[in-house]
Amino acid sequence: MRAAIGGFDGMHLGHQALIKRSDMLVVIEKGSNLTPGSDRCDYTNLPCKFFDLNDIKDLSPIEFIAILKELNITKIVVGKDFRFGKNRSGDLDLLNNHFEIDAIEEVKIDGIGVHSRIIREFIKNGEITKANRFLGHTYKIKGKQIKGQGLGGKELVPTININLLKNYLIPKQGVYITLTNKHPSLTFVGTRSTDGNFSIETHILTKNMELKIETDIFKIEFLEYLRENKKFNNLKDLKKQIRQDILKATQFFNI
Ligand SMILES: Cc1cc2nc3c(=O)[nH]c(=O)nc-3n(C[C@H](O)[C@H](O)[C@H](O)COP(=O)(O)O)c2cc1C
Ligand SMILES: Nc1ncnc2c1ncn2[C@@H]1O[C@H](COP(=O)(O)OP(=O)(O)OP(=O)(O)O)[C@@H](O)[C@H]1O
Repeated sequence: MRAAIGGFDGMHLGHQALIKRSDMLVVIEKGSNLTPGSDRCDYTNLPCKFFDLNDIKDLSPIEFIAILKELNITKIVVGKDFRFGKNRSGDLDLLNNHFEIDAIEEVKIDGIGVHSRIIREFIKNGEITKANRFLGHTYKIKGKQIKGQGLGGKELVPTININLLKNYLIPKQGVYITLTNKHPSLTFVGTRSTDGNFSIETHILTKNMELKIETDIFKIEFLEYLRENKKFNNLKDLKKQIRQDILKATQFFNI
């Protein structure tokens, strides 16, 4: 059994290079927020064995190796920088005494190593297209619909207000071109001028609110950062701005 080992938060292009050469993933969960928990399984059909870092961080390298052997692992697929065990004291040479090793060269884009920590910085800065290039897929969050202020449908445009299912990294405040359950949409992320509360809300461009009955779980894929969150003193100006956003988004999708 060939096993790739690591955190795999994001399931980015570096991770994908390992996954292609493996039969299973050993996922060490250390507080992920790009593809938290089982979201990693959206990007692979390989079986995943999860370990919580807190449960294994005090194991010596030899104790960790014993656990891997119990999983019938014969070959380890990792990046060349891989270290493991208490205080990162185990390295590839030590692993090589027990398993075959497939050590992968660092995957880079534009000379920059692809790593979860770099992708998190892009997302926090609103650099969503860059994040998506490094991920090799779109950045996604999942949530359930919650009741909004009831203002959107009446005074502005109808929106689905989202309560996140997991501890996803929230992109920089602003307005994004998105897909919501694959439907072209615009998503607002930020503190609302109307009531000062933080919200994530989506306006579906092609369909109205029939989506509500299709499902109660919404998957929002971020495609492009459109603009910053702005403070509005009246609904008329906000509505005018939203109309411009919708125009840009319909051009983007060619709809
Ligand atoms: C495309 C779009 C852009 C938005 N831009 C802003 C904005 O720049 N500033 C802001 O305070 N609220 C913005 N909003 C959020 C509105 O304030 C929000 O939809 C309104 O308060 C209605 O909320 P409700 O759905 O809870 O009724 C935006 C909403 C959408 C759909
Ligand atoms: N760019 C990359 N190229 C090749 N291998 C990689 C790359 N990034 C990570 N790996 C390997 O993938 C496995 C999972 O690594 P890990 O989850 O620590 O990824 P990471 O993106 O480097 O995370 P972080 O940014 O949190 O350090 C490890 O074996 C690691 O060596």
